[in-house]
This record gives sequence, structure tokens and C-alpha cells, in this order.
Amino acid sequence: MESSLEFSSSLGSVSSLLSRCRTFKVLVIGDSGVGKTCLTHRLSAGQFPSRVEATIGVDFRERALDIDGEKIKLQLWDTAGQERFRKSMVQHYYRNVHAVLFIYDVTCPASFSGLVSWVEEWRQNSLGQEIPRFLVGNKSDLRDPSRKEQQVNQEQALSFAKAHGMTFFETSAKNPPAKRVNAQQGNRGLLYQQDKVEDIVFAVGAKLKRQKKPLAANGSMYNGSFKVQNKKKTEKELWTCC
Ligand SMILES: Nc1nc2c(ncn2[C@@H]2O[C@H](COP(=O)(O)OP(=O)(O)OP(=O)(O)O)[C@@H](O)[C@H]2O)c(=O)[nH]1
Repeated sequence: MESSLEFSSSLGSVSSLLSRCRTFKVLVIGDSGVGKTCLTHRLSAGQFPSRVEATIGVDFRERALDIDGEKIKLQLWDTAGQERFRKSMVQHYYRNVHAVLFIYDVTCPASFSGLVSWVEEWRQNSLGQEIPRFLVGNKSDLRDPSRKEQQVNQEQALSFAKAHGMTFFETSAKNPPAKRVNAQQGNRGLLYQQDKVEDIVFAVGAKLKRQKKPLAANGSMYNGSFKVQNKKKTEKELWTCC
């Protein structure tokens, strides 16, 4: 018969197993200045940072979620948009990634045109893996109906998202709408949408939750920097405590 000590320690391991959750690596990419750092702050901590600097290499932020009773964790990789700060890192970014957020600035059409090269980079580095992809137009708080020509048309963004198998959102890291907004834009009466940041977080979480097995991860987080491991981790090691 088990001693009470053994019994309580096996109960302890059962409860620690139950409190473990899957961690998913979510890559955030897009041109410099589109708001990746601000958006990842908003997605993880619900705040807009008071001061930001260009990202060098990568920064990490985390967001724990409860999706239909399962705890999962999104590990957001806020990557550098500037080529000189990212070129030696690209392979690490894509290693064992579970989802990608492609970000552009709705007030900067060049950042939307630039998506073509971000998609190409993802294609070249994803080794043919079909992972969930999301397109997010940021800075919707700066939309100005009188300057339509200088802004990214939402219909165009939606069709880009469709063509590349992405789920589309538009929001603002600075001033996100409290609820999803469908509004008229311009005199053609076009509908445009603005999304809650939480809707993006839960859409990503829900898609990833359906993925039964997290992919093997070789990168581990250590206080905002990461260490690349040579050895493949076993699946068991990927379960971390939320
Ligand atoms: N109005 C407005 N400004 C924003 C928003 N998001 C970011 N910004 C501003 O855009 C600028 C660039 O933001 P970052 O988050 O540093 O951009 P990034 O894409 O991370 O840039 P890199 O690190 O160079 O790749 C900053 O001045 C932010 O304050 C937004 O939703 N609305």
C-alpha cells in the first residue's frame, strides 16, 4: 500500500501535469515602424508602451490564455523590421514557428506593398509547413476618410489575406476599439472593420489550440534573449507551466 507521502507526491505530480500548458511560438513580422513592438505589448499586456525603440534582433512577450478550458501560452516573437538588425537572425525566427502575424501600417501603403517580400521570406524559411497566418493592419486610429489615397484600402487587404490563406484583422495598438466596429468609409459606402485586440489574441489561440501537437521547439527563452539549442527537445519538454 502507498504511504501517505507517496500518495500526496503522486497527487502533486498529477496536479502539476494538469496545470501545464502548451506554449506556441508566434512570429510577428513586417516593415520597420508598422508597430510590431507596440502591438505585441498590447496583445500581451493590454498596454501601449510609453516609449519604443527600433527592435534589434528579437524581443519576447508572452500571453497566457484559457481557450475552452485549456490553458495555452502564446510566445510572441517581436522581430526587427530593419534588415541590418535581423539579417543574422532570420533562420532562428522561423525555427519551429507555430503561427505568423504579418503586420502593416494602414496609413503607409509602402508597408502593405512590402508584405510581398515578407510572405516570400516566410515561404523560403517555413519548409513547406502549413501554419496559421494572420494579416493585421495596424494604426487604424490614424485612418482619415479625407486622405483615402494615402491609406491602405481594406478591400485590397482582405483580398490579399484571402489569396495567401490568412485571417484578416485591422486594429490599433494605440487606441483599439472596445468592440468590433463595422463602419462606412467614403461616399461609395464601403464597409470597413476595426477589430478588438482581444479578438486577434483569441483567434490566434483558438487556431493553435486545434493543433494537437506543438511542433518540436529548439529555441528557449531566457530573460528577453534566447539560446539556440543544438539538440532536439522531446515533446514532453515542450510542456511548460502557465
Ligand atoms: N497612432 C499610432 N501609432 C502607433 C501605433 N502602433 C505603433 N505606433 C507608433 O509607431 C512607431 C513605431 O512603432 P514600433 O512598435 O516601434 O514599430 P516596429 O514595427 O516594432 O518597428 P521596428 O522595431 O523598427 O521593426 C512608434 O512611434 C509608435 O508609437 C498605433 O496603433 N497607432
